[in-house]
Amino acid sequence: MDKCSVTPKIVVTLSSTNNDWKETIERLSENMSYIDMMEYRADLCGELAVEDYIADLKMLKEQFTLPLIFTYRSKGQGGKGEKEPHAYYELVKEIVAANIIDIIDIELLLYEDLMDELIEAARMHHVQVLISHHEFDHTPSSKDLIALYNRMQGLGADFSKVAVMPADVRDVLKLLLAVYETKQNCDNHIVGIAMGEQGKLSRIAGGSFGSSLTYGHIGEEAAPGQLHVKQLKSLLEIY
Ligand SMILES: O=C1C[C@@](O)(C(=O)O)C[C@@H](O)[C@@H]1O
Repeated sequence: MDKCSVTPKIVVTLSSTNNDWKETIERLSENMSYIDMMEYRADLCGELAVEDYIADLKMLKEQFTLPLIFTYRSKGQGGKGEKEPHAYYELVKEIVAANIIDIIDIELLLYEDLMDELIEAARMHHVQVLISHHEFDHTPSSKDLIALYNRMQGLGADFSKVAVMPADVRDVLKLLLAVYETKQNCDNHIVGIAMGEQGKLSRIAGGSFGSSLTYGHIGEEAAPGQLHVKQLKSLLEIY
């Protein structure tokens, strides 16, 4: 086994419509043995008050003791979040201070001074930092992807995540190579996701290249190409 090879943790992406969690909770309970972590996608739950997001997080954490990631994905990054950078910053800061989550997803595109403050707040509250970036228009070269990962590392990310929308399998290879090369020189978590049909390979085999997390669903895909966690688990066993 290559020294970079890891067994990726399976993260389930969660959200509710109209604050109705009943079905999601049932599905979560049924699929617990395939899941290592939960991701709460705040932007997919609607523009709620901070207290309402916190109530959801508490409910999830009380019922399922798995590590919990908070993500508010902005529109430009493939989510539904409408918040401007300062409102995004305020929300994330309050969520971190609530001492309920384990990992905070922060978008790389955030202004650098706000990013620094958020990372400091996360450290203060013992929350791990996951810096993320989504590229939908094109897949950068492996060299540029490595530079992106290095930038995230330089900012102090515990997890550095890049997701791309590949046009062909060559783009998937570019991403996997970038994950592999970055992982050669760092001990922190690197995550590489190629979305869409062509990218499914990265969700299953990414661990062999050093990718630490793979995201799946328990009902409907939250991003193009996501697999059901049960299927993910059985495919990951091959590796
Ligand atoms: O960044 C990611 C990865 C993702 O976009 C995916 O492709 O599975 C799903 C998102 O919920 C998560 O925040």
